[in-house]
Amino acid sequence: MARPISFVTGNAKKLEEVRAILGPKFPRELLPVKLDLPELQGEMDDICRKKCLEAARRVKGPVLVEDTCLCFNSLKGLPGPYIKWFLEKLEPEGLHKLLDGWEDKSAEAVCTFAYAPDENAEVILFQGRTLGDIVYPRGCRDFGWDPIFQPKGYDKTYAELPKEKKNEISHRFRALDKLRDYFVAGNQ
Ligand SMILES: O=c1nc[nH]c2c1ncn2[C@H]1C[C@H](O)[C@@H](COP(=O)(O)OP(=O)(O)OP(=O)(O)O)O1
Ligand SMILES: [Mg+2]
Repeated sequence: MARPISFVTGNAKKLEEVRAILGPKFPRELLPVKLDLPELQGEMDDICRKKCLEAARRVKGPVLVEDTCLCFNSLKGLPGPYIKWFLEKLEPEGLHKLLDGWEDKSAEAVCTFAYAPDENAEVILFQGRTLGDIVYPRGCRDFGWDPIFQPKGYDKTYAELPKEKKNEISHRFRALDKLRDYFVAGNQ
């Protein structure tokens, strides 16, 4: 039996979605570990790799971490990995206002899972992306920037869509689809 994987996150809503999306048939046991890991500056993939290795050092076993970016196309991909701090200071209204001077309101939600079987192994990344537009906040306020992200092809924000719908089209779903394939194929 393969060892359980510690899913290290400080965000309970992420954990809830990961559980809902993977469901009971996922071939590995996931153990939630609540730790707020340091996040360095830099490019998305590097941030994820470093976050994962730091988790592996602390947990001493197979670890999974996830980092979510919200990239505004008019701002050349910013706030990107810094979305957490922008959201904390500006709130959804202020994030929406950032694009006042720009015609292009499009954005990409990017989710990257990073897995390492131990702290000396190479980190494997699984990335999912969903395109959308940044709109004035609408809907439930229980998860981050969901109220301002309206996925392309929908007239509702992530926050207005039923959770099951979000979980069928989201950046997180798309990343987990790749992660599931990897483990279903028997990789460790
Ligand atoms: O589907 C999402 N819908 C709306 N908001 C979201 C979503 N996913 C992450 N978020 C928020 C949480 C945090 O404000 C920022 C990502 O930062 P990020 O570092 O990945 O998350 P975090 O620090 O809360 O948890 P963790 O301990 O796993 O790093 O965007
Ligand atoms: Mg974080």
